[in-house]
Amino acid sequence: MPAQLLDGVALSKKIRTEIAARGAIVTAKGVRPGLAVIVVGENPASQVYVRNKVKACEDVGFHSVLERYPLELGEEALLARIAMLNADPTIHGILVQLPLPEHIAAERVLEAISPEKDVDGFHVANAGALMVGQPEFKPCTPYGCMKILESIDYPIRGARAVIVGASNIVGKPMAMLLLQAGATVTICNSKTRDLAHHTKDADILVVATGKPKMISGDMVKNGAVVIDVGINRLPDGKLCGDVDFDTAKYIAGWITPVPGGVGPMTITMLLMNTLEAAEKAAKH
Ligand SMILES: Nc1nc(=O)c2c([nH]1)NC[C@@H]1CN(c3ccc(C(=O)N[C@@H](CCC(=O)O)C(=O)O)cc3)C=[N+]21
Repeated sequence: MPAQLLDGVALSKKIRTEIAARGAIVTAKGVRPGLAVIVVGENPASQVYVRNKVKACEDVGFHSVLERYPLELGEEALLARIAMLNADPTIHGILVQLPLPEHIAAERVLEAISPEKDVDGFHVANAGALMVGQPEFKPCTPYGCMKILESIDYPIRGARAVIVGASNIVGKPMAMLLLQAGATVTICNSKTRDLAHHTKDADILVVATGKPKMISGDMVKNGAVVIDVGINRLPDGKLCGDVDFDTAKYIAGWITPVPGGVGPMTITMLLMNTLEAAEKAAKH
């Protein structure tokens, strides 16, 4: 029997309805949630994603500003712009789209965002807070993956979770969230020996490597939850994940599709973090 599909679009729709309702309440108190999205350069994928983020804001009634800068923008100019947004009371969340051009030090930029407005959860202060179990903002993609697990009431406590990919923005925070939920967590990376040995042991398998279809069905445990964070564009223009969906779907118990799985949930949790930033601002 093929796996049950974990529909990120349907789940997003449900959560975004709640976000819109809470957004209306805080707006009525005089604080309309506001997100600023900055993108530097012309990376076509980035342009699509940032437009999706702005559109998502409009759909839930949030204020948003999209700032597009040429590739040549200097680091100092970007830092100055962030300082302005940090001080802007109409903006509760600031997102600087990654990757940034090579002449800009991404770490410096991420650390310049006020941690209270760091709705990506990428600031070291937020990464550290997550590690000690007091997250201000959970990074949107891992947060969305946790919501997916919650949606099927999956018993995370005691489960074996394996994450393939150890990035600061997905793999590592995902490990922290699963660990806090009581899973036994293994993080694999590009040097891991006998990767399949690990992945086949996983009740929960999260894949975030950026390598198209690298996890095939024979690397998946029977009945596992497979969460595919990858979004790769193939030469024919189609999108695919880091999991080979067509073979994994016959082995997994649940699986996220690409597109329509984790991607929409990432944007939904960005809206959630922006909402919560505004709710906190309204209390001050
Ligand atoms: N500071 C920062 N924060 C990010 O959150 C961030 C970033 N930089 N840089 C790039 C990645 C990528 N990312 C995606 C979010 C949603 C979809 C998404 O909604 N994807 C749709 C398909 C979209 C399409 O058709 O291309 C889906 O999976 O169904 C994709 C990619 C956020 N990122």
